[in-house]
Amino acid sequence: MSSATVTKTNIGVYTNPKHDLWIAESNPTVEDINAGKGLKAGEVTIEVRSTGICGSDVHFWHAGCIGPMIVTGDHVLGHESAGQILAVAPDVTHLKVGDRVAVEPNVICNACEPCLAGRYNGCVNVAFLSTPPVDGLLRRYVNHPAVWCHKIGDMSYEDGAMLEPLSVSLAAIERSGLRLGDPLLITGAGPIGLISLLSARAAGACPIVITDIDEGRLAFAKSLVPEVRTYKVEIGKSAEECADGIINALNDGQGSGPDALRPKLALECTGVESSVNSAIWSVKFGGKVFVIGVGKNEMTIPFMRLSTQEIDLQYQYRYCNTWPRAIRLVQNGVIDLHKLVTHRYSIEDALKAFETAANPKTGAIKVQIMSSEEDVKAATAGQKF
Ligand SMILES: NC(=O)c1ccc[n+]([C@@H]2O[C@H](COP(=O)([O-])OP(=O)(O)OC[C@H]3O[C@@H](n4cnc5c(N)ncnc54)[C@H](O)[C@@H]3O)[C@@H](O)[C@H]2O)c1
Ligand SMILES: OC[C@H](O)C(O)[C@@H](O)CO
Repeated sequence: MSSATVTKTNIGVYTNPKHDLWIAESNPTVEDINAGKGLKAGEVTIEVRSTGICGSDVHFWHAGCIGPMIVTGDHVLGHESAGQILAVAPDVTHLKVGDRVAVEPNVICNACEPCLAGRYNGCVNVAFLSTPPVDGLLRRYVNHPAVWCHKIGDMSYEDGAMLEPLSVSLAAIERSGLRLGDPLLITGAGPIGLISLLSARAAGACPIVITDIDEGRLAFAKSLVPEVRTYKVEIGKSAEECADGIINALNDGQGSGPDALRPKLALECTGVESSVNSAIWSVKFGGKVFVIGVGKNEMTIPFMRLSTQEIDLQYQYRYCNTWPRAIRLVQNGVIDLHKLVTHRYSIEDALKAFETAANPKTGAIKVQIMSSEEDVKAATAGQKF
């Protein structure tokens, strides 16, 4: 086995069914890493250098569950990470100590029908890191199968961590069938909506309108992509009224009458029922509402609008085979994720990081937790780390 020596205690960020959030010692231990113990065939040890906080991490902390995924014990959060290889098992040949990698946070069975069909996000035996009971990546060190570590060359660890939410958008855009020149609606200007905005613009969608209930998030979208048109959703307005406003915004304030341009596609990035319905009322005959957002177990949707307008309703669950594409897009400057990171903390300050991510008043888009204060300083100063 080939390995580097580590000295810092392996700490991780935990939650539990009582909604506590704390930092404590985690696995693998420094002793095991340095002794080369516990690394299974095909695995590597990674020093996790940067991890983004996802809405689902905050949800596991605050609500203790996402649908059927329930926190039942002490549970390590985090699934958007990049880091450096510290040790490799003897049978690992494509990675070496020192390599910089982005972590794909799923371990699949390679034997079920979705795996064999190449759609491994449907793996019936998947272990998805940070989905209970599988511990996540918000730790200093983690053992992970080498096959799920993607080399990122000299990309920053921060960008490497952002490849996970980018993967969500890429998977969705690929299956949505978006084409050059398609008029597009994006509902929700959170990290997923904003990354979808960057991706859809790169894919040639135009014009694009994005919605949110939060003025600050719409302003952020405009700063990211100045040509995007925005629509602020007022709570209490009906889905049809919102659709009118969305179409008017898409048409640059020129109205929403029968001749107005309507979106061919909507990428739904909130999971909120009223927003799904606004998207359904907005798209043109034969259009599509592609839902990335996750929400309530059951929703009421305008069934006959979908039917009489031949509108397709489609969904995305995580991703498969997206990292190589995501790496190319970032390395070649097609998609710049850097501006989305608004706050950075070291792992010792993880509690502050989660409070910031959970509080809409902070204006946070993506909060990153880094392995050291030096990395926070370097990233904040715009230096490569
Ligand atoms: N399908 C998947 O595999 C997958 C993966 C990652 C995230 N998600 C889901 O995608 C969604 C977006 O993720 P995110 O990280 O950007 O979340 P987020 O909560 O940060 O962003 C959602 C945005 O939607 C806005 N919003 C709320 N209600 C709205 C409404 N009625 N109309 C317009 N905007 C509204 C919010 O103000 C917020 O800015 C979440 O539901 C998340 O769970 C799904
Ligand atoms: O990007 C992946 C998603 O955040 C996960 O599916 C999460 O929501 C539940 O595990």
